[in-house]
Amino acid sequence: MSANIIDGKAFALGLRERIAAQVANFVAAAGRKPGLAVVLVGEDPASAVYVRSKGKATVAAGMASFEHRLPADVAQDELLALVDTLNADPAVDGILVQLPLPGHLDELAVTTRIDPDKDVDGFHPVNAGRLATGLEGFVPCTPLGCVMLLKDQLGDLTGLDAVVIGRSNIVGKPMAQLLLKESCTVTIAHSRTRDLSSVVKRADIVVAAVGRAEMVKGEWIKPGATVIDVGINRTATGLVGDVDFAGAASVAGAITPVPGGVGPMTIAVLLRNTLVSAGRREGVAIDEVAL
Ligand SMILES: NC(=O)C1=CN([C@@H]2O[C@H](COP(=O)(O)OP(=O)(O)OC[C@H]3O[C@@H](n4cnc5c(N)ncnc54)[C@H](OP(=O)(O)O)[C@@H]3O)[C@@H](O)[C@H]2O)C=CC1
Ligand SMILES: Nc1nc(=O)c2c([nH]1)NC[C@@H]1CN(c3ccc(C(=O)N[C@@H](CCC(=O)O)C(=O)O)cc3)C=[N+]21
Ligand SMILES: [Mg+2]
Repeated sequence: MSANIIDGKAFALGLRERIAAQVANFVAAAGRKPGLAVVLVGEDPASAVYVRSKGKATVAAGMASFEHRLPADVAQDELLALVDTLNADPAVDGILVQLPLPGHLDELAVTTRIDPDKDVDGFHPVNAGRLATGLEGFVPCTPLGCVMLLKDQLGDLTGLDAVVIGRSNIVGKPMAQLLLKESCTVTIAHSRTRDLSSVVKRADIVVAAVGRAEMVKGEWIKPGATVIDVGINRTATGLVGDVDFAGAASVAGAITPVPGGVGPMTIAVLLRNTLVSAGRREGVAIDEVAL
């Protein structure tokens, strides 16, 4: 058996085209562009690459991109003051503070300072609570992108056994919430899980969000299962995911590659959330079903 390779890059490009079409409608109705502000603290090269590609994708979709670069030793108060300014700026519909932040800065304090209605990352506790209780809000981009790929691949997810490996607030936990919303039977595994391979073996859907290169082995995968690899690990041989791709691809029904799988979806969903935010803030209808 050889798995279908899920082309997240192609899916993300299609999504970005559909977003761009609705951005044009928004501009005609509201008389301004949706705006995304991205804040980068320090000079971490990987973060700088992400921020640059987010800015390019934002402009390509017809939106306004506001980039703010602060020195690595910026004071917490100064960063919070910038967030306050962006919260108050009517041209800004979405605010993203690139994580991780340098160690002297309090990530929770910064995340919590962002207006929940401009929190296009979906990291604010208010948005986590909205997701958990079924209220409208913003859903973290990476898990939402994973669900889009899963539904495109499998259709209705009802009743499927899903295992999420990882329980972070930005990937694992919201991923589990979204799969629950799709009526999957959800198991969340983590570093204290006993016999991880047996837990994974019963899953129709495996989402790996661990941050350990090629940790999930092909022998753990149930034949025909769908495997979503969120991991981004830089190794001597290049970029690899959390799943042993060659091993898993020989038993899975479908699998996302790294690169070219989940990563491009994260950026496309960020643009989606920014457009949705702009529509809510201006009272302009966005056709979310068509996105
Ligand atoms: N493609 C994309 O767009 C994105 C990719 N990523 C990537 O996804 C990965 C996960 O990111 P993130 O959630 O932020 O990472 P975190 O480090 O915040 O969380 C990792 C999770 O994996 C669990 N874990 C660690 N070791 C093991 C193990 N041996 N067995 C089982 N579980 C384990 C941890 O468990 P415990 O809680 O017990 O410590 C934790 O819950 C990273 O590679 C990151 O780079 C992240 C965001 C976006
Ligand atoms: N506030 C905040 N929001 C985030 O969403 C956020 C963040 N901080 N910090 C870092 C993580 C990571 N992340 C990725 C985005 C795109 C790719 C991506 O496009 N990856 C390409 C490859 C890129 C490459 O070659 O390095 C791919 O997988 O094909 C990966 C990872 C967003 N994150
Ligand atoms: Mg983290």
